[in-house]
Amino acid sequence: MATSPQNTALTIGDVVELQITGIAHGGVSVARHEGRVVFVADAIPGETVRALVTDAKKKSFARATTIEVLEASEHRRDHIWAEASIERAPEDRVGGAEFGHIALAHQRSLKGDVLVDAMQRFGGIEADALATKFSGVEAAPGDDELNGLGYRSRVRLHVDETTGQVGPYAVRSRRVVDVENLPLANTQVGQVAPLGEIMNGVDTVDVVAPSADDPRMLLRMEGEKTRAGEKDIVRELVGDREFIVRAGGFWQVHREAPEMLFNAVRDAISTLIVDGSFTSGAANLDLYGGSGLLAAAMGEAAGRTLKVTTVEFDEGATDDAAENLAEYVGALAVTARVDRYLSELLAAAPSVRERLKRGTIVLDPPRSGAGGGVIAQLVKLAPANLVYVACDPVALARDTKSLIEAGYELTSLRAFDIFPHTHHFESIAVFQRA
Ligand SMILES: C[S@@+](CC[C@H](N)C(=O)[O-])C[C@H]1O[C@@H](n2cnc3c(N)ncnc32)[C@H](O)[C@@H]1O
Repeated sequence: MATSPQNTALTIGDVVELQITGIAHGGVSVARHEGRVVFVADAIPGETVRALVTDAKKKSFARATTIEVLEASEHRRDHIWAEASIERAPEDRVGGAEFGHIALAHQRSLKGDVLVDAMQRFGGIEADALATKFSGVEAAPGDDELNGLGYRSRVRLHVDETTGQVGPYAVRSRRVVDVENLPLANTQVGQVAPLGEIMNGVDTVDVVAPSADDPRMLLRMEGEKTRAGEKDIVRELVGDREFIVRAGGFWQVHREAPEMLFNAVRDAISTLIVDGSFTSGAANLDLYGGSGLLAAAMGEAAGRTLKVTTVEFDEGATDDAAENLAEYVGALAVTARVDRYLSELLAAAPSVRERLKRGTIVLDPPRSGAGGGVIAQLVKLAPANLVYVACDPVALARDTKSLIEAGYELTSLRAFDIFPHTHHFESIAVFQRA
């Protein structure tokens, strides 16, 4: 098959000079080479760089990695992690800190640009409407003082199959790299992490430092199917509230993140209460509820009479949610897949459907978002309000479009920088039935 001239213009291994014009989703910047989009790692919008082409298979775009900065952005800083810096060969750079060469405040500004762009392009929201609802990505308390370092209470390390050496993966690869330290990890994690040790037969090493319990190392052996630490119950403090969670289960990694998200959901519910659009005794739901953090935030705003059901497919997390929500007599924790649970609700008696229509649904899906199927079910259930907590801005934006087309209005949008030095951040969008 003949290849177009564009297709032949770049080949893996080429080194090209690129002007970086913007930021894209996924922690890469955008440039153009003879009309073709190039996603460039380790660059900053406004820079001119020399970059090594690492992927040129697709007609519409190529990928490249910065190897030299010709004109640096004023926001460029020495990388917070020497093993991730452009001083190293691209294949030897460690992953997990892809914004570590950018000034912290500018990282937040770029994350805000990504959210606004996604909400406009995939969510169909006009720039003017967005400007009135969204005022930028908010920093976690203490991060500016600490330059966004030392925040992680959980870190996953990997073990090289042949050498047994422990470390993080290289960027976009499954190759273990040797590192001297983990600058994003908190002190306890740093003390326990077995960096550079040889651990033959082990597959992954999770280092977990709960806020109200001893740090620990969870080993998953090669070929083992069960998750390490799924029965190990640890205590976490959120403000003055104690939660129990599985050491190997889901919990936000930034020391401030559980409290920030708890407060943001509590405040969103308080606003709905002031508006008169939240009903405490309706069929309220906390979907993808984990150990019940966000249902408890609903309870903090609505009080002891709150009725809420958390839905989560991890049985251990559901057990913990039941315990964490014990003060709410109207709280129920259900182990189920969200789509299956919603199918049952759609088949429920009219009185139950009516209570759901008056209800508020908090949802906090994994990175892929709720997705078309679950959103279609939610639209059929037609709750009064949805509080959508999202770790992927594009997935949020796609689901936003479906909700708006179904008659919901986006009434508030906030975002939180709970993953400094990476491209990740968390958003909370509130939708109300028009
Ligand atoms: C992003 S976490 C949120 C947990 C909780 N809201 C919190 O803040 O701690 C997503 C949760 O959804 C669960 N989950 C993922 N897919 C699911 C599904 N299809 N049905 C039910 N639970 C699911 C995961 O086990 C995880 O606990």
